[in-house]
Amino acid sequence: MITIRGLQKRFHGKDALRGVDLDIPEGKVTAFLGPNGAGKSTTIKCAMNLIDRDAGKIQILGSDARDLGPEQWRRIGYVSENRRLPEWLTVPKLLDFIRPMYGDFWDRDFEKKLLKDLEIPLKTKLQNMSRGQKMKAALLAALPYRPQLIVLDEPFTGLDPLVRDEFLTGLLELTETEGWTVWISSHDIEEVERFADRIAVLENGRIDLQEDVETLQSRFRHVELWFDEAVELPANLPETWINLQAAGRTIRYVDIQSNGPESSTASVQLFPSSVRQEIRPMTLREIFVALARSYRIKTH
Ligand SMILES: Nc1ncnc2c1ncn2[C@@H]1O[C@H](COP(=O)(O)OP(=O)(O)OP(=O)(O)O)[C@@H](O)[C@H]1O
Repeated sequence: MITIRGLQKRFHGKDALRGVDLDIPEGKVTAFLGPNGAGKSTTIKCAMNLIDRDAGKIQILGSDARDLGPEQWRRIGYVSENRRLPEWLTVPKLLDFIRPMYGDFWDRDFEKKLLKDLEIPLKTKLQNMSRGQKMKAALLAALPYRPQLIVLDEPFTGLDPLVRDEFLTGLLELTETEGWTVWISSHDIEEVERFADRIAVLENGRIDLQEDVETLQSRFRHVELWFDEAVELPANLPETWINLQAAGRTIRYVDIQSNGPESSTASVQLFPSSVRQEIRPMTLREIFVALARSYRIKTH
């Protein structure tokens, strides 16, 4: 649905994006993760043609991002804090304002359902709403025309966990029933881990990892080995073992390329004196902590 290759963007001579290669496949929820300032918003803005790129290619819904026109915008629902809404309007007035732009594509019944489900106040002007309510209003303005592609740029910033959960559950249900493609950016894995099918991590203007959650979780294993006495670490440990820690009579590491029983054979061969082994799958959050730790070790 979106293909980005070699995307580069500079601001005042400083690189923000250094050759981003990213795929947002159809029918999946792709979480776009990365620390503050990694370049997530810049990537999204280039894809939405809100800013121009310096180099690279972006194909979105079959067109170059630079050629996005009304035909494509009708199929895209973009929600971002950067997108200004007319603050002096109430939600029903906002919908009256937007609806005609979409003509027959706007589904009034769906709009009514969303209004009810999202529980947004109807008489309050946008300028007097909380951040959570405003984000919900922005979502409401972007969904009734049933876009095929939903792009959410940090939709949870500043939302309290309760509102975030409500918002997420609503979106999740809709995504499942409508079969939407969702591209959602966040700097926090915790916000998106429950519903992402796919993860892409941006770090310092480059993609570090992009993979389906299922394959990611199937290749990462936390390994712990126990010994009767303190043990020395052998040289030439496999490169796919990260965050190796030896503490007294235990050794722990994360195998990032686990291939089931074969990886346990590898650890037995390297540590023949281990008396007990535990190899367990990891949650997405654990995988991220392990990766973040290994980047820190590599870069400093
Ligand atoms: N309009 C701009 N002018 C100058 N620099 C900019 C501009 N927009 C972004 N940048 C810089 O580009 C880099 C990437 O910013 P971007 O907003 O894309 O990051 P992000 O990953 O979305 O961060 P966050 O999670 O904080 O929103 C940052 O160093 C930022 O300061």
